[in-house]
Amino acid sequence: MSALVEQPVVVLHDVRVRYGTVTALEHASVSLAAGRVTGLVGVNGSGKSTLMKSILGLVSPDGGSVQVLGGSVDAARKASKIAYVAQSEAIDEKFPISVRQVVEMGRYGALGVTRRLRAPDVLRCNEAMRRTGVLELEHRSIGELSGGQRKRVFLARAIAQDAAVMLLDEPFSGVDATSQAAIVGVIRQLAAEGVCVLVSSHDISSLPELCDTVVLWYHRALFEGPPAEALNDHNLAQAFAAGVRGGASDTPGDDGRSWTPMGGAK
Ligand SMILES: Nc1ncnc2c1ncn2[C@@H]1O[C@H](COP(=O)(O)OP(=O)(O)OP(=O)(O)O)[C@@H](O)[C@H]1O
Repeated sequence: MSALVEQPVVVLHDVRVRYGTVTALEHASVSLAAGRVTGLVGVNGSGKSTLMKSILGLVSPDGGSVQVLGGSVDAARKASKIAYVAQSEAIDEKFPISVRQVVEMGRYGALGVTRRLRAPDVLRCNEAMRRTGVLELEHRSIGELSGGQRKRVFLARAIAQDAAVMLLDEPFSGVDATSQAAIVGVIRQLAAEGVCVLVSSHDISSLPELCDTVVLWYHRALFEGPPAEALNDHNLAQAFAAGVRGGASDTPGDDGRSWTPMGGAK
């Protein structure tokens, strides 16, 4: 897998997304590499989910470009190359769908016209459930599971998809310490296998162990670096202050140290 490591798989250049008069992304440029876990940290409303939706093709940028695997988002999505675990997923608790059936949905993009799962698809689903620790729940209805168990089921569905890019929006919300440790382990394994992973999280304490790189975000990348550097008090204070002010500082911090936000493309 080492040949894959460091190759940019997702490249955003000068992306702008607005919802009416609300700016979600502005001058957003970022590159995500194969075999790396990138953490995304920013205040509420800073555009983290919108960034993921741009990569998924769920929102169309008003400006700039998004490339996945050297081609269009559309092409990558049609080839099932992008997997997504949403912050929360609406579930009809009365609809009796089993854990296995949810995970099998991850294989739909790979199925032929018969839409029948073949032996390799079943094996792939079994493996995904085993890795996330939900194999023993396979016959349970998704509606009767706890929040943490559901998160692991949706992660299993994403793993079953066998995607090159995995986007995880707040994977640790509502998850206990044991599930969190299991999820961190699985994500690290995926990166070791060459998957390009982007994780947004408000739980900063989980990021040093999980991430190779952390991006501080407020409508665009303000700072990018190794977790220990990105998440030091100085950088975090600057990034969160940017959220309060509505923009990035380009002046020295209160403690006299300079802080240079990353420039968006002009
Ligand atoms: N469908 C939408 N219609 C209108 N405005 C939206 C829509 N989706 C997001 N926004 C706005 O765009 C901005 C960015 O939202 P986004 O959900 O991307 O932020 P976020 O960083 O993921 O937030 P959080 O940490 O709260 O999940 C916010 O001001 C939000 O209110």
